[in-house]
Amino acid sequence: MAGSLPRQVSMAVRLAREADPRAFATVAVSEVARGITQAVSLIAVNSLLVELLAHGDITGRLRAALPSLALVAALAVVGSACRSASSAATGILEPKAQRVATERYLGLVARVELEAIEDDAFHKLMDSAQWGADSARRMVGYCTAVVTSAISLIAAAGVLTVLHPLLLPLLVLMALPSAWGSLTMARHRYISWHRFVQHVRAAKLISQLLINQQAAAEIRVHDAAPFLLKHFRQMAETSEREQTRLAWTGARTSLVADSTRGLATIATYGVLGLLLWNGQMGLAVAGTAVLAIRTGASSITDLVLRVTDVQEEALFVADLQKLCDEATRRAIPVGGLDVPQEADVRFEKVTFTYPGADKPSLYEVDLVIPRGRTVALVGRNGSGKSTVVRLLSGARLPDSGRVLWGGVSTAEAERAQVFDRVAMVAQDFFRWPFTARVNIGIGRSSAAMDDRSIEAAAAYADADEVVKGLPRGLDSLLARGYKGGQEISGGQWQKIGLARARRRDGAVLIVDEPTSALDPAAEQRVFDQIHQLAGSGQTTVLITHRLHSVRHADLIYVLDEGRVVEHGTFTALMDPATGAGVFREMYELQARQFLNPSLPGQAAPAEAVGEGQARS
Ligand SMILES: Nc1ncnc2c1ncn2[C@@H]1O[C@H](COP(=O)(O)OP(=O)(O)OP(=O)(O)O)[C@@H](O)[C@H]1O
Repeated sequence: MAGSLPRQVSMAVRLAREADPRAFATVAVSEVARGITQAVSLIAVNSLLVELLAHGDITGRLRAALPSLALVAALAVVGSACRSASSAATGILEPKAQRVATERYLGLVARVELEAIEDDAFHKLMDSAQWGADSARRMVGYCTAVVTSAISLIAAAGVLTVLHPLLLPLLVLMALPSAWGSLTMARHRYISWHRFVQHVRAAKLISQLLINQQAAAEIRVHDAAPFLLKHFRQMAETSEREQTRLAWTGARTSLVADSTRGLATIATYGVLGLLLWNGQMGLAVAGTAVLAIRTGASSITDLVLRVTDVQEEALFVADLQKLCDEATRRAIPVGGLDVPQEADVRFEKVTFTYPGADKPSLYEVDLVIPRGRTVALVGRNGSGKSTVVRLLSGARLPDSGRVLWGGVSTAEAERAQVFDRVAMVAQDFFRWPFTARVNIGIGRSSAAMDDRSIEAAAAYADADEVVKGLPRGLDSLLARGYKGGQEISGGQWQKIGLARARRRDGAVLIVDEPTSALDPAAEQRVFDQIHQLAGSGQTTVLITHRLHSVRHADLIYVLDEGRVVEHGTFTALMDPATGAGVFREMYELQARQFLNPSLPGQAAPAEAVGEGQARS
């Protein structure tokens, strides 16, 4: 732990220098200057005492002491000017260092592979690292304090060594118990924090659920609050127990440290008294020694406390460093082969298993998405449709087999280029708590979010009607719970999601269940638009359970348990002579539900009306 301290300190120093080189230089120069003034001050006090305690008349002694007195006063002024400059610069430096640290880890985390984001260990690291950015901020202040105390201690130690060689080891003896106590507690606090961080995280999650807007209605109607509160208490109590244990350890440690330090202090002053008594030390020297011991002891206490603080913060900065290293290791690689702008996309024997899953979600899948065509993916829940598009878009890489964009495998391609070619409305597309403009514009955030382009995308997806109904149009905030925030319905969100995909304007448009929340008229319009786009040469991958709407697709792939069980045109799949029957059966089942909407045991509407009329 102590071995890595210099590395963490140098990380904090680098952060501070990067955040504001001028403020950093001001802190460094003023702290060194302050230390030097303290050392010179002690020497000046010594000569002041020698002059004052010398033989002769008081006026003569005072006159002789005047230059030393003036020097002590001047040094005090310089010292406090240095302290002011240093604290102002530290105040400027600290928040900037925190910002730089936060930006660094957020930037790295935003580029890691998806599987890292789903990994528990990586999540725990992210939790700790958030504290690390705060710690980096505090470490700047503590490092400054360490430099101050160290310089002041060196000054006091130097003076003590000159006065009598025995005084320095005694000073060190006084410092050892507090140093031991503080370092021990820092280690305990860190270990303890790591023990209960998961429980703190879980308690925080539950408390957020209890006040969550989306969950509010269900919490009340289903009376879920007592259940959630019970779990909150369990999590919170675990961390309480750990903190109680820590408090007892702290009490024991400080009792041992304080008693040992008390004994060492008695010994130090005893030795000083002995030296005076034996005549081995003059009164002026003893006076300076007392001053130097007091300065030295308080510098040691400060130093130990600050080193402990640095050490404690360094542990969290180490977590931040670990996260940055891990995020760099798990980052989506930059560089690779160029991906053609427009191309067929081909899956060759693609097998893929999610991390931690016991069986693959895709088994040796072969499929082709021809350029400019519409391909529909259909199949039961969990058959692997969304997984296909995650691999197609480069969000995931196959375990074996290849996903080829015009002959370039996604594993070897420049992934940023693969992402650039894709516009996607995923099933669970994100509802950004921003304005309607940003919710559409974020599809291609590098381009200007001007009215004309955003309105065009909105009109394409029928979202213009949604926007018109909002009090501030495109600039309405779509986040209830904030001032002026609006809530829109699931179907209206879906239109915003489609507008976002339109705005992205990728070579391949992926629409995963685009109409699940739409009313029949809106649904029809979306499918008409997808159909029109296909006519205009847009490559489209459509995932839907509404089998009637895939009639116009150029190619339909039917998935079951991660395998392609059938593919072909609608006509071929529906023809008993050419289709395997899987699609036809699903289609006919759905069609029957529409043609014959009566429930088992219930008469068909026509019969019921007929019977009613017959009776009357
Ligand atoms: N992130 C994940 N981690 C682990 N397993 C996953 C993950 N996402 C999906 N799966 C599993 O992979 C399989 C295929 O899921 P996928 O989402 O691709 O199915 P789908 O055909 O799109 O289903 P649906 O029609 O319900 O949307 C399922 O067994 C699912 O549980």
